[in-house]
Amino acid sequence: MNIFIINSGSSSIKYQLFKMPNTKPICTGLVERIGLENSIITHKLLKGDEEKIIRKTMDLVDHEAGLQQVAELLTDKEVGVIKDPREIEAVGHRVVHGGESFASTTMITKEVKAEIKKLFSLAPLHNPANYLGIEVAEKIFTLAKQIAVFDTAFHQTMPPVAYRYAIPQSFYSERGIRAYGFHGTSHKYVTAKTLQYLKNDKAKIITIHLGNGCSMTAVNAGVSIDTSMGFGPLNGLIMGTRSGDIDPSIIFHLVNQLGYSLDQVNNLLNKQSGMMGLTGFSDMRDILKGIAAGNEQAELAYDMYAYRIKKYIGSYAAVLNGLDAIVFTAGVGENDCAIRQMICAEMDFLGIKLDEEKNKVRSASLREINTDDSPVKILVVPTNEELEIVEQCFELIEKQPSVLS
Ligand SMILES: Nc1ncnc2c1ncn2[C@@H]1O[C@H](COP(=O)(O)OP(=O)(O)O)[C@@H](O)[C@H]1O
Ligand SMILES: CC(=O)OP(=O)(O)O
Ligand SMILES: [Mg+2]
Repeated sequence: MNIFIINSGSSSIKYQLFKMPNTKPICTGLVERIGLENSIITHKLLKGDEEKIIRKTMDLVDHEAGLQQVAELLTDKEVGVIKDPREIEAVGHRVVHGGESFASTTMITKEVKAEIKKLFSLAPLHNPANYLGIEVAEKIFTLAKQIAVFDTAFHQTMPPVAYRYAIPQSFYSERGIRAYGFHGTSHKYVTAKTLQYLKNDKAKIITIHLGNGCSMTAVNAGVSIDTSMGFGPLNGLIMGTRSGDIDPSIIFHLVNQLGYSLDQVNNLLNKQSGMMGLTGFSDMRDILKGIAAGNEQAELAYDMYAYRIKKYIGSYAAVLNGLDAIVFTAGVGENDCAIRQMICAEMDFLGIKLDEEKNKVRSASLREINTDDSPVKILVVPTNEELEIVEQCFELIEKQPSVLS
C-alpha cells in the first residue's frame, strides 16, 4: 500500500513515500528555508542500498510553491517514483493544532477540514500550511484517503496541574483554553527510541526538540506529563522567529501605549521575534556564521537560546523528581554541537556531564554523548516524524479497512 507523508513545518516541508507495511521509504525529501532566499529542495530516491539524490536551489515564497515542486518531482519522468498520482492510496498529513476536537489520528472529512481551519489563528505558521497540504494532496492524489496526525495528540496525557492556566475556570470549561502542547509526533518518536535504547520503559526523560520551532517535554514512563508549548505553538523556548515565553504585559503595553494592532502584535511575536528578532536571521546556520564573524548580537541570542533551555531542564527535572536522560532532536538539536555544549555546561549538579569529544562526532544515528561517569545519559536521537505518521496511518487503515473502499 503506497502511503505518502507530508510534514509541513514552519520553514520546511518534509515528505516520504512508503510501500507499507515496509517502513523503509521509497523516496524522501526536504524543502527547507521556505520564505527565505535560496530555498533548498533535496529529493532522495532509495532503491535497495542505492541512493540517488537531486538537489535544487530556488526561491520558494511559501508552502504552496514548495508543494508544487514536490508534486513535480514525484511524477517526473527521470527522477519520479510514481507514474500516476492515482498509485497513492493514502496521504498522511502532519497537522499541528488539533485543539479540543482531535486526540488521535483521524480520517480527513469536510468537517475535519473545517475544524482544522478554525484553529488557524492558534497556529498561524502551521495549520494554514497543513490545510493547504491537504487541499493540494486532494487535487493531486485524487484516489487517496487523506489522514491527519496531530502534534497535540501525544500531550493529551498531561495532568490538569500542567495543562490548566490560572485564569477563571470557565475559560477552560466553556472555551477550551488550556495548554495543548506540540511537536507531539516527534516527542513520541524519540521517546520510544530512547526507552528502547535505555531498556527501561519507566525512565524519566526530557526530550528537547530544537527545529525552527522548539519545545521540550517531560516524559515519565513514556507519557508526556508537561511540555513547554501551550495553547498555541508560541510560548516556551526561543525559536527561529517566535519569542517563546514573554511577560503578557508586553502585549498590553504594545497595544495601549505604542499603538500596535493585535494583528501586528501577532505578527511580531510569531514571525519577527526569536532568533530573527534578536539577530536578523532565523536559521541557526546563519547565526553560527554571525558568531564566527564576531557578531555580538548573534552571541547574545545564542546564549539566551541555551539559557532558556537550561531553565526548562531544571524545572522538568524537578517535576519528574529525577532524570535518566535528556534527548536532543530536530534540525538544531541533531546538528549543532555547540548549542548542546552550551546547554549542558555547568549542569553536573543535576548529573548531566557532556563528553566534548563524543558531542562533536557527526552521525545520522542515535548516539550517546555523555561521559562514562555521567549519572544522566545525554542522547542525540534523530527524529522521524514521517515514519511515526505513516505507522499511525497504517494502523488506522488496518483497524478500519473499510476506509479504503
Ligand atoms: N548543521 C546545522 N547546524 C546548526 N543548525 C542546523 C544545521 N542543520 C540544520 N540546522 C537548523 O535546523 C533548523 C530547522 O530544523 P527543522 O527540524 O528542519 O525545522 P522545522 O521542521 O521546524 O522547519 C534551522 O534553524 C537550521 O538552521
Ligand atoms: C509546532 C512547531 O513549531 O512545528 P515546527 O517546529 O515544525 O515549525
Ligand atoms: Mg519540524
